Amino acid sequence: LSLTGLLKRSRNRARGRRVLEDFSTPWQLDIRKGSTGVLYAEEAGAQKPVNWAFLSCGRVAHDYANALRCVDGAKPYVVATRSADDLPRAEAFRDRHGFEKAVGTYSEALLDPNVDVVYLSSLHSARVEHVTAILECGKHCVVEKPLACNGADGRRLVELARSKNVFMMEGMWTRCFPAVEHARRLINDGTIGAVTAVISDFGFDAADSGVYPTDMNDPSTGDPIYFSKLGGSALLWAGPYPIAAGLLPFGATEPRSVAAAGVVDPTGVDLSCGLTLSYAAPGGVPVPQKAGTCPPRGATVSLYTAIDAESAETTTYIGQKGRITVLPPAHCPTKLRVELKGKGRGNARVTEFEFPFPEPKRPFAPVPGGGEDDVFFYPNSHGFAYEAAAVTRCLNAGLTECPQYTLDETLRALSLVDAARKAMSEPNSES
Ligand SMILES: NC(=O)C1=CN([C@@H]2O[C@H](COP(=O)(O)OP(=O)(O)OC[C@H]3O[C@@H](n4cnc5c(N)ncnc54)[C@H](OP(=O)(O)O)[C@@H]3O)[C@@H](O)[C@H]2O)C=CC1
Ligand SMILES: O=C1OC[C@@H](O)[C@H](O)[C@H]1O
Repeated sequence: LSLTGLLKRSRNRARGRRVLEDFSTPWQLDIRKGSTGVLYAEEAGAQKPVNWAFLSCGRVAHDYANALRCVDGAKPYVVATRSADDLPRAEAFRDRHGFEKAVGTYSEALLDPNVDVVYLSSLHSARVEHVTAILECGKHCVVEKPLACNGADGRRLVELARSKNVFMMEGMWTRCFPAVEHARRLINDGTIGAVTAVISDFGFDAADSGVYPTDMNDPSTGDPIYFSKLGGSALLWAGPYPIAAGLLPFGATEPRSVAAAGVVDPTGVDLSCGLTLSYAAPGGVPVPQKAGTCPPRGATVSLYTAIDAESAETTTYIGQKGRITVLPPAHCPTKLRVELKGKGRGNARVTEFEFPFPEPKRPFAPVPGGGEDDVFFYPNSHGFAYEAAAVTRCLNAGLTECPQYTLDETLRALSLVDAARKAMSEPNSES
């Protein structure tokens, strides 16, 4: 079913719900056209299997390994911990997820010639060290968000990846979800006209899964998320999502202005932050203007992130012809609402789209110590399958970046983190 077909159907319904299961049309399978689609290996043609190395075996690594069970050609090959003392933890992870090997140092995994791609999910503060080691060994990699803790480190890592000509992607899995690809498609084909605003929020309460420190000077007394030395903060943990959502219609284009304000904890990390960007040109596709209407002169982007409270978590793209709302949880969504403006105010035709997760080829493994149905640490981690499928296709196509989230976008996102921090440290400045 073509996109036009889908839209026709949706337009025929004043308010309805469509379940999109068929993602086998060619444009959706060609990663070079900016879409991953889901996991129909048959239609994608023969894909060379990919041997994955996992550096670290913490919470998100467990979720990612589970999601690989949905991806054709994804082979869990080797899992490594930072320290040989922790080898038993890697061995337990190997057994739980069916990896071929477990090793007690990252370098052992990186020197293994059978490794095709590395999934790095160690702590933020070790990014430069770990990503540099991966790239120096000439390995392709998916680096969990954020790629780095600041723009300068990010630029150095991107330059190194480009000089080594290897694939590198910041793990902005959101961009690979079919709901988000569908939103992008609708923006790019002009369905909602010129995009004049984006509103996106993602806040969670870090105390739900970690402990607030009893001694602010001693990181061993609390969760790393609360310590800047360990790469904690709202901007680095939750912030990458609303920022990436805001960038979607504009790519890596430099905003005309960036303003930010937030709340900083005595430990030094920001607990919440609001960012407002303006762009000199609108996103998406401008539509012919009727006489007497305001031309699209630019766009305003409002973003909120937090680790001290949970927010609703939606992303809305506002265009001159309508709106697209990525429904909660917007960083790993399965639902999308499209509202096409009618005559006058408040007369939108509303359609909701739903994108069910693919089935795993073998049952998911429970989280350590969890019951049979307790299979993920984080919400909707099933959706890592979309990112892993995108990576498989990129590697098969010989790409060194994922079109869904380019390294230039990653760097733009990090430059916004830098700008927000600067603004928060100078609360009366206008920048
Ligand atoms: N895309 C997504 O949805 C998600 C992404 N993330 C990202 O994944 C990464 C890891 O998150 P998560 O798995 O929750 O984190 P964990 O707390 O589970 O830790 C991950 C790994 O980091 C290392 N580590 C943990 N504590 C310390 C410490 N105090 N000092 C040094 N190293 C330490 C360990 O590596 P080892 O095993 O080698 O000992 C550990 O396994 C982060 O970058 C986070 O932003 C997190 C959640 C979801
Ligand atoms: O990336 C993430 O980091 C923090 C988690 O709570 C969140 O669910 C996740 O996707």
